[in-house]
Amino acid sequence: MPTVLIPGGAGFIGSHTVLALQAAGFDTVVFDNLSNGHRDAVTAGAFVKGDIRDAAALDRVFEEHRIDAVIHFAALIEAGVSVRDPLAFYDNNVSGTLCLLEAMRRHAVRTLVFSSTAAVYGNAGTAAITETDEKKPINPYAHGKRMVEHVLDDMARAEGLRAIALRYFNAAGADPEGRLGERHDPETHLIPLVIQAAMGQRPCIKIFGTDYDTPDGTCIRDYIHVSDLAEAHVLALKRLLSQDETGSDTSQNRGSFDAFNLGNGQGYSVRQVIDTVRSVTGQSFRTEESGRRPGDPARLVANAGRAADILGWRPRFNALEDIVRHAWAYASGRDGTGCGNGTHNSGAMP
Ligand SMILES: NC(=O)c1ccc[n+]([C@@H]2O[C@H](COP(=O)([O-])OP(=O)(O)OC[C@H]3O[C@@H](n4cnc5c(N)ncnc54)[C@H](O)[C@@H]3O)[C@@H](O)[C@H]2O)c1
Ligand SMILES: O=c1ccn([C@@H]2O[C@H](COP(=O)(O)OP(=O)(O)O[C@H]3O[C@H](CO)[C@@H](O)[C@H](O)[C@H]3O)[C@@H](O)[C@H]2O)c(=O)[nH]1
Repeated sequence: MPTVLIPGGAGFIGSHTVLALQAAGFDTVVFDNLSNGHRDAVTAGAFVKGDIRDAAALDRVFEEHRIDAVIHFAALIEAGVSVRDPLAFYDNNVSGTLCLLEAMRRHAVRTLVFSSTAAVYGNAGTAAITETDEKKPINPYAHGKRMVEHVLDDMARAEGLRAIALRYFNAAGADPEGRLGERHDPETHLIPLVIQAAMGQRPCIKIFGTDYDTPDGTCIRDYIHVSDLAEAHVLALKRLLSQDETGSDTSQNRGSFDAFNLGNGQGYSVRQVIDTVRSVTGQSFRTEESGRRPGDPARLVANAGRAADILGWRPRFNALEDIVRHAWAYASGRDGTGCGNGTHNSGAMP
């Protein structure tokens, strides 16, 4: 089976994707500087500690492993932080990706799946977002992701790169079998933070902005289960590899660039997420209304019809309750309190 290099594979989405790739029979090599990931989250395949901005380290990986394709997750991820420190984000996420692309070129690897984001659309309207909608990023993190999409598109035309950008909406949840979950430190994502409040690990949950132009005044997001995202990567990779084999769409030397939204098509406000965590966990905790967080669009909800039609992607865990239940089971299991067990028995979830 093909061998896949996975920069950022020790992180949240990358580590779940390693599980999905292994289950689909791929060999995997995770390459991660562990700035925000965990060595023990890489549960299978090879692991190499390294930074995508280090060309020599990348060369060693490409020389030591026969890499057929790359799935690239490595990035700084907090949009709010990118507003305060844009250079760090452009350096890590844009320069780092250019360094990776140069290494791929040196080693004649031309198949890439790239982690993009719903944030490239900026302040979208109220309709579900399609891939052709206008891209107007409103923070440096999203600008950087969009820049990389342009680079991939240009390289596809110029030199035969075959790339797919997956624009995830809000990744959440945890492996249904409890093997992996979300472990950012510091944690900034809403669902794990609300769960920490439910576990009594933080005094309250802050609601960032109650004056948005949304029905309850708080931001709306489309939360997508991390295992469903992982599956989409396997499908995207298979599509690119089958194009490679057949030379379909184009002549052998020409490349392709495509982008797919990955979300459930269902928007939940910050207050609705908090209510869901309360009902799933049965725990009570305080909320505190606070000012807007810089760089936050009001509403991001996906139309993921293209991923369904072209990749054959069918999310399995599209109920917010399931996403929260898996995240709760994982977090309470790690905490050792087992306080998630009242609502969830360990083992596979529906
Ligand atoms: N979590 C989300 O909701 C979300 C939504 C849209 C897009 N994304 C994108 O998906 C990808 C993965 O996100 P995640 O939530 O798993 O984040 P994460 O922080 O858990 O994982 C990112 C991984 O990349 C590694 N990394 C960062 N910079 C690196 C570098 N220079 N060299 C090598 N490794 C490096 C980190 O150590 C970490 O393990 C990112 O590209 C992110 O921008 C995430
Ligand atoms: O303590 C908190 C944390 C978050 N929020 C709000 O909750 C919503 C979701 O925030 P968060 O979970 O941090 O995710 P996003 O900022 O929407 O960003 C995620 O989703 C984007 C795609 O939609 C990705 O690009 C980013 O990498 C990923 O971090 C936002 O309105 C936040 O303002 C709060 O009100 N209180």
